[in-house]
Amino acid sequence: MNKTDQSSHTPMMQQYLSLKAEHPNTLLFYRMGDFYELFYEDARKASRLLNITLTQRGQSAGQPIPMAGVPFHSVETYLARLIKLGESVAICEQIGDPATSKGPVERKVVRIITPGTLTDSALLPDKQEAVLLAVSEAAGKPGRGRGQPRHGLAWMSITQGVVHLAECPQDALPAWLDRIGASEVIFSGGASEALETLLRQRNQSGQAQAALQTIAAWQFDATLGEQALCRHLQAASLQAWSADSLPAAHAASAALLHYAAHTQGRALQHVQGIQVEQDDALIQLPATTRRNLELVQTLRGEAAPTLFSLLDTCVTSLGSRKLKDWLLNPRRDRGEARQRLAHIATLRDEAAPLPLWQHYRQQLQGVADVERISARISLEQVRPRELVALKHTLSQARVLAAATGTPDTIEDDAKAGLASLLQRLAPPEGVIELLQVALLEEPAMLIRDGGVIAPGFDAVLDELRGIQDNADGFLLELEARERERTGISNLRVQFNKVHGFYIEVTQGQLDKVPTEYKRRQTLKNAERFITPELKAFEDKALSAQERALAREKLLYAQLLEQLQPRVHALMQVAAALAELDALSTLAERSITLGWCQPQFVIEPCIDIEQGRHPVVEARLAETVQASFIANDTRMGGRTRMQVITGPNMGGKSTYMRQVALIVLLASMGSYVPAGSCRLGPIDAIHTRIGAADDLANAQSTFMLEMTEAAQILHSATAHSLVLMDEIGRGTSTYDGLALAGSIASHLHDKTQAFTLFATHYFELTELPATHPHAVNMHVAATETGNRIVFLHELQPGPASRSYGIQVARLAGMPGAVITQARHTLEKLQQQDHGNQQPDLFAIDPAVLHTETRAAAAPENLTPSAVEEALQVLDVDALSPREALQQLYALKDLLRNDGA
Ligand SMILES: Nc1ncnc2c1ncn2[C@@H]1O[C@H](COP(=O)(O)OP(=O)(O)OP(=O)(O)O)[C@@H](O)[C@H]1O
Repeated sequence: MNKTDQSSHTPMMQQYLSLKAEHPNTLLFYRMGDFYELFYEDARKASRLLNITLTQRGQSAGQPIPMAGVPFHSVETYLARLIKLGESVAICEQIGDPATSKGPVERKVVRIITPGTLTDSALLPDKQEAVLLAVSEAAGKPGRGRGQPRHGLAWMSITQGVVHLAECPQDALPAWLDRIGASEVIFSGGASEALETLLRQRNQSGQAQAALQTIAAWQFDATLGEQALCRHLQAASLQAWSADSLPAAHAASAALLHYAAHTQGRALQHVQGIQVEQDDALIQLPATTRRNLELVQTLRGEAAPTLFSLLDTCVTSLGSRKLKDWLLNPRRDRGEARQRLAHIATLRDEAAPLPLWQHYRQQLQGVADVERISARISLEQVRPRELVALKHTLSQARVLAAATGTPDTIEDDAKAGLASLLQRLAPPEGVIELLQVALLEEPAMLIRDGGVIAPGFDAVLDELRGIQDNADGFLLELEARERERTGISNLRVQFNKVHGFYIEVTQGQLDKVPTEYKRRQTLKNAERFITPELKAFEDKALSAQERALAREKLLYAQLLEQLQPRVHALMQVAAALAELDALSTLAERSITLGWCQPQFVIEPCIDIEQGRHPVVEARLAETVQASFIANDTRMGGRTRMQVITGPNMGGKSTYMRQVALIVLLASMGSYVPAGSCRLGPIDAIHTRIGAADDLANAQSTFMLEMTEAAQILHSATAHSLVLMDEIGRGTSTYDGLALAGSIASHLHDKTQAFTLFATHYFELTELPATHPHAVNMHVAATETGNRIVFLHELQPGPASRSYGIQVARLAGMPGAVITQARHTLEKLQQQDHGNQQPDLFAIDPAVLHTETRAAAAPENLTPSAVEEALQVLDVDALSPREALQQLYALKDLLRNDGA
């Protein structure tokens, strides 16, 4: 196809090509009658991706035009498939009137559907957000981030209306991308190769699944971005949001808002909030941790069984999304988590006739997705039935809000807190009433067909509808009159869509037809006629119908206009509904699953009594009706590291994960699967577990293992929880052992993170002898005869022996192999006898000198509990009363430390 010479194309193809030129990276769905057609390259691509037939449509510019199409009534199925594949689609509709058009009917792209800007209920899963992220680049500032480029980030879910902003140096970008989990990333066409490569590689390696879009560099304009944000917030500056000195993030916002508005075909009026995200505000949960802990997806990529699938018994999709957000974005500051725990405690209260959590869950049944409906009101995409659902939900919310006392009349702090949440459910004034009078109780699916506006709402509409309603009476009366006048007893007055109104007379009666009857149509046994009177009526009725439909569309548009100023308040109601559902769900889970309230303390510790792995426990109960063996975890004070040994299948991985899950659940403000739990400050959960070959990246298992371990050693701190499962097994025994030993030493001496270190290298059980903050633990097993019995009990001390051969036997290994392995083992053990074990942790005297000096330096001394507590104390965030309490707590700590 010669794209430059359009004049040789047919007028319709000229129109198509000029529309297509505006949407080069997007599949253009070009409406023709009952189909959306794709042409040329788009047709070939769609035919491949959707498995639809590729045909040809005549010729243009002397060449056949490849074409593929989908019927308009089932377009959503096709769109869903394309979006899932990361494609974007521009929907081009006929907007002109075919009857009056010269040449092709006027067409326009009304909407662009992209993976990150979904708003349509048919395309957007109920429990997931589609997040759009814009990434900008700026030259690095000297000193900060060692002069490396800085990135500005701006992201949002269009159905939420809050723009999140952040800036970070280049090396922190992958962690941010993990955290944001965008469905679509936009970046400048002039972006550095490093940025583009990073984004593409993350997709190729399966770390991310984000559609990538490049857009013109000029759209990343910091001044435009700042102005756009100010406009949305109706503020003169962004200072109040601490967002005024983030030029790179402003540049990203400019692109984000422009792109989002471009896809929706209108400005986003409902975006009325911004939030600056800080690197250190959240507990770091790297992608590996999310994956290894199976938070929202199993290692096989399924949605269940995961921690989220266990937690999510929410009644509404609003609640489910909120719960997922809490789970994946736990804050370091415990303020919110404390408040949620207090709410859960109140909701667990036995109240008559039902416990509160149960009462609210009942009340929330059938609640509509107020958040998404509000966004769609703002985007003028909302459907009539969604508005009726909104009306019912707001009525439910109003009842809930009215049923509580005012917070200041309630003496109990926790109850007052819940009451203020419930008060946020009060719907904006007048909305329910407006929807009540404006809409039919069961309106048509689409405004396009009419049948949406209630009678009595608009006098003009009522009158136009009256004409249609009276038609039946008029026609019956006319029929009777004409029968009488003509003497044709079977004369009938009827209507069909093609011929309009007519009088039908059968063959045998034709001689009685009066002269003013004009023939309209001849059938086999009858003739159809029209009379001047009937024609006049037809004109009136048909025009009334058309005018009524136009009037309904106008009224609907006006209704949406009237609702616009309420969208922000509706979003607040949505947020309160979501919170109430998520909290009631957490209360329900805590009771059903027997969880306890965790306690936050300022001294660094992870102190868990009778902890359980919630997902394994649930699965055991379901499948084998066996009970889970609870285990304690005591870390803090002098103990920072557990070296965990024991047989395969003994429960090491389960135990380590359970500690991480309990820490995470507590941090999000949930009760936890334990008898009791005390938790000090936590800044990250790092995991290095298992090893899946990264074939796509041609990284060996071992390389991947070391890369992940290196990342942990670089980023973990004394307040991080680190899980290391069998590090070093991807290489030869001695290499692996040596590396595992030095990694453990580093974590112990330098990082001082809370570390759970499971290993098969028995030699590592020597570590605690030379490393005072490490202890040996093992999962117990016993042998009866030649059979091994797993006790799943964590006990102090190293495992007495390994049980590899017994486990292999359990796995069904042939008897001969087992016997030979036993012989070999005996021989090896005899050979080894008398040989000194290599002392893994003996220190080279040359190294010793520098190590000792380093150890004497003050920064390498293990800080006392009081020092550590002081270090994490955010003085500015304390009220005077809290400050006093902290002071007492510190004094207590000092007393205990000295004791
Ligand atoms: N505390 C427990 N109570 C009951 N069953 C448990 C417990 N811990 C583990 N199990 C059961 O044992 C199985 C194996 O546990 P896990 O994978 O943790 O063992 P492992 O020691 O890490 O083994 P490997 O070294 O082979 O990875 C689990 O799938 C679970 O069914």
